[in-house]
Amino acid sequence: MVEEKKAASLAGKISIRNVSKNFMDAKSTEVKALHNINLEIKAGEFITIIGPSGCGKSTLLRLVSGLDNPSNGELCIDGESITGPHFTRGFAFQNPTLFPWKDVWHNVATGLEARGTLKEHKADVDAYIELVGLTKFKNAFPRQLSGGMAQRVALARALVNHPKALLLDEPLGALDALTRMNMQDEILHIWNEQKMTLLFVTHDIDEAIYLGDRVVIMSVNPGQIQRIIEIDIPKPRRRNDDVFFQYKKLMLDELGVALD
Ligand SMILES: Nc1ncnc2c1ncn2[C@@H]1O[C@H](COP(=O)(O)OP(=O)(O)OP(=O)(O)O)[C@@H](O)[C@H]1O
Repeated sequence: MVEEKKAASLAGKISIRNVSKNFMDAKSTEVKALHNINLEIKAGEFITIIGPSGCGKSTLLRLVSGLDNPSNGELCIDGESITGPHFTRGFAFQNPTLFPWKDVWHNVATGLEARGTLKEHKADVDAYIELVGLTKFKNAFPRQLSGGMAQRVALARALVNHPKALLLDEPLGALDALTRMNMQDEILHIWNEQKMTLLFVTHDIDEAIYLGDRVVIMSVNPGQIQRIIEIDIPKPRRRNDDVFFQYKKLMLDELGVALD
């Protein structure tokens, strides 16, 4: 278990205003990956994002991370415009880019090393590697890891910096069901302890309801926000509560999935 920390990071308030993002596809046709997105995220809020493939979920996270810029509109954290990546916005994306020449331990330690604070945080590196279940692999290189393991390295690498905002793009997608549920609880635990703002993309309706204070449902062509549902169930939640099922039905309706 990761050593308990008293709100090492102050959560960030994120503002997404009139944001659009266009891409050119292979035939030079414009793709409206995101169209006029407006979202105010409170400091310390846990937002889950769900929607069909191609509705712009990853694009939205990349814009918040600062790895990419919007075509229109503005993204801010605590009132400051997001113009590039910063370690206070940690992310773990679907296809994590790990340094191939570094082992797991040194990949996780990258941010601390870059800021010259590794010496006093070595134990944190070990703790987060343990948290994501990779202690036995801490000396392994990225080429020796499965996709799911690489995702977990990326998660540990983001967490070790105690970010103000944590951006997770289907971080648990490659895990088996039991490990996934345990990791959901660990993520809730970390969120509770560190009080960061969390944006979490998932394809799993149960996961979206179990974790999110609000669930943002997106639609495709163009990618936009279809509906935002506040999940009014105190945490920790029970996956088999009636009220949980009611939210699930609401979301299935919204996503156009018929129940028999
Ligand atoms: N770098 C890029 N160049 C061109 N098109 C892109 C680029 N990145 C994303 N797109 C397009 O933008 C749209 C949104 O993509 P994005 O990956 O954000 O969707 P998503 O909701 O995360 O999908 P998935 O659930 O399948 O991961 C898609 O049509 C995609 O093809």
